[in-house]
Amino acid sequence: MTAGIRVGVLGARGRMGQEVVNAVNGADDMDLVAALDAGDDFAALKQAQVVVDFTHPEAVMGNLEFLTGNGIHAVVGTTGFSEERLEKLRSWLAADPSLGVLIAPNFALGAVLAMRFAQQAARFYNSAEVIELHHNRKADAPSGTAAHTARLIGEARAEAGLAPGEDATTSEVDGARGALVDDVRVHSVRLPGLVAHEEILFGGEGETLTIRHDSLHRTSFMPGVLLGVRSVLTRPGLTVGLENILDL
Ligand SMILES: NC(=O)C1=CN([C@@H]2O[C@H](COP(=O)(O)OP(=O)(O)OC[C@H]3O[C@@H](n4cnc5c(N)ncnc54)[C@H](OP(=O)(O)O)[C@@H]3O)[C@@H](O)[C@H]2O)C=CC1
Ligand SMILES: O=C(O)C1=N[C@H](C(=O)O)C[C@H](O)C1
Repeated sequence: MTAGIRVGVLGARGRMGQEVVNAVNGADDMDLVAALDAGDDFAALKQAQVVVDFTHPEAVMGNLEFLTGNGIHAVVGTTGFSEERLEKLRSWLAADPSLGVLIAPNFALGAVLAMRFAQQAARFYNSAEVIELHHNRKADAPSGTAAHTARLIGEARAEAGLAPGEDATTSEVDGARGALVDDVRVHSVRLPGLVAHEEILFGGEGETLTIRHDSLHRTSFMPGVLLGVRSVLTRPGLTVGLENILDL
């Protein structure tokens, strides 16, 4: 029998971390070698070939500094990545050209497809808004997925030479029109009972287009996470977005 991929999990006691531990334990080609959370000794991670990080935007860069500094590949679901953070990560990776890090704003297949569909639709509509809906234990707003979606729409609009659509609002209660991300309005809803949901709305002459994705359970993220673990070993450098691995 061949040995499985040695996998560590950071954030193992969290909502996502617990699912990842179960998924890795259920995968025939993986061996869980460390399941750690805040305050644990990271020494056990050194046995891992790949570490999966679902922790906190404030913790993830410290974790990645440790992992890249110790020659450990990483699959990262934690949110909070600015261009500045990605640049820093690229500089750490440059020191070891064999090492791979995959960061995915969303590991659910449907969410990745929804983002791609939105990117395709964006050049046909000046007006687009994003509504993301999540459970009320979520630390960050807007969601990483919504921010990434807005960025993709902004880029597609710019490539097509489109300006953001008209908006006659002149009087506004602070926040009523959402946050502006890359010139796209993003609205965040937080309610118990929700998991992770996103609607991308486009408006044109006499019509609207709505693209919606719902993660109804955190198991929805697991096929993408396991695919990431299998892929990152042979993808040196930084990969941002599961769409690159799914070849969309
Ligand atoms: N990309 C994707 O597909 C998805 C991404 N996410 C993202 O994943 C992240 C985690 O989400 P979720 O699981 O709901 O959050 P949770 O708060 O449930 O879990 C995070 C866990 O990480 C722990 N933690 C914090 N800092 C560290 C550290 N330095 N090292 C190890 N563990 C640490 C926390 O401990 P403590 O509570 O003690 O601080 C907690 O147990 C968020 O950024 C979320 O947006 C979530 C779902 C899908
Ligand atoms: O915190 C969550 O739950 C989620 N976080 C990610 C995000 O911010 O986009 C992915 C998914 O939406 C669930």
